[in-house]
Amino acid sequence: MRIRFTKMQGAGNDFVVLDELHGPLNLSAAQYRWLADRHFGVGADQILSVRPAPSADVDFEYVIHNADGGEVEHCGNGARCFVRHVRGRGLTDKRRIRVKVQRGVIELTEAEDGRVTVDMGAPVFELAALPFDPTGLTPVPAPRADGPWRMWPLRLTPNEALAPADQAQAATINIALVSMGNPHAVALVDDVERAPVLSQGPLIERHPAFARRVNAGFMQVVDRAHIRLRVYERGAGETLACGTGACAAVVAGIRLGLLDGRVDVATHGGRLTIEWAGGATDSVLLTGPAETVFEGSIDLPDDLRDPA
Ligand SMILES: N[C@@H](CCC[C@H](N)C(=O)O)C(=O)O
Repeated sequence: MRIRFTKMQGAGNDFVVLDELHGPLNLSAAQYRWLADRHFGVGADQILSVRPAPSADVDFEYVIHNADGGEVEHCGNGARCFVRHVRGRGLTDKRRIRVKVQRGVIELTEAEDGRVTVDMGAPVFELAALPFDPTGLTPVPAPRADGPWRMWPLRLTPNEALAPADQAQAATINIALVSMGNPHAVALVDDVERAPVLSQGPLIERHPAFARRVNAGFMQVVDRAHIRLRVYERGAGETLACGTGACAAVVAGIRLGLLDGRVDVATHGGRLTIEWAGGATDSVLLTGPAETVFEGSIDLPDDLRDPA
């Protein structure tokens, strides 16, 4: 089967965007994995499938798959790319677009300068929402934080698959937990460039306390309006930026008393701006760039199989 695609990126988090407005492609997990593969396919952190509105109160639906083929609830950088895609292709002339994703309905606005703001919905703190099983753990105060919120001391079990040098990184790490519709664990670090993202990220992602795995963020607080962030994404590994990860990190920083309500997030792929007023029903606003890289078409191999 030959399919057309658009390759996009938002702060370096990259996407293959598929147009399913005229009919479903019905791709399997193996086919999503192949499209995301940087050696044999197109290459992407996530695949976005744009679909017609399922109800009159929204303009479109889009579905998100991680590079490992799993479907996910939400994607902040993907949401901005989605807007640029539907507007760039003339699929809508609205600047404010309502779209259904697995997490619910989100609203997106494109500014004159091309940056897109996404109303990501309110963060959720119930452990069951991630889900996270706290059995046997006692929450601890965050270092240098004056807020009442607590972090969870997660014991990382060395993974025999890791090199001995990386296993030494495995220890107890304090994490804040936030669901942005998808699950995030956020650790505070002194220097994000020296943070053990590649060694501890996979251990956090697959820790047994997270039944559906988790995205692992490593946040360096620079001052009350600036952080540096790296995220080891569930189902994709470390990406150049993670939109929901930026939202979760800033929300965690605000609740811990370390950050104010508007924060610039420096990632390896660019700058994102996050705003949150701090109330239980207040939406998190995510602003950042979104660009088309190229368009193309590709033959999906016939012999791709999902594991039995
Ligand atoms: N890159 C995304 C998040 C994509 C989903 C995530 N890996 C998950 O599994 O929850 C973003 O920009 O938010």
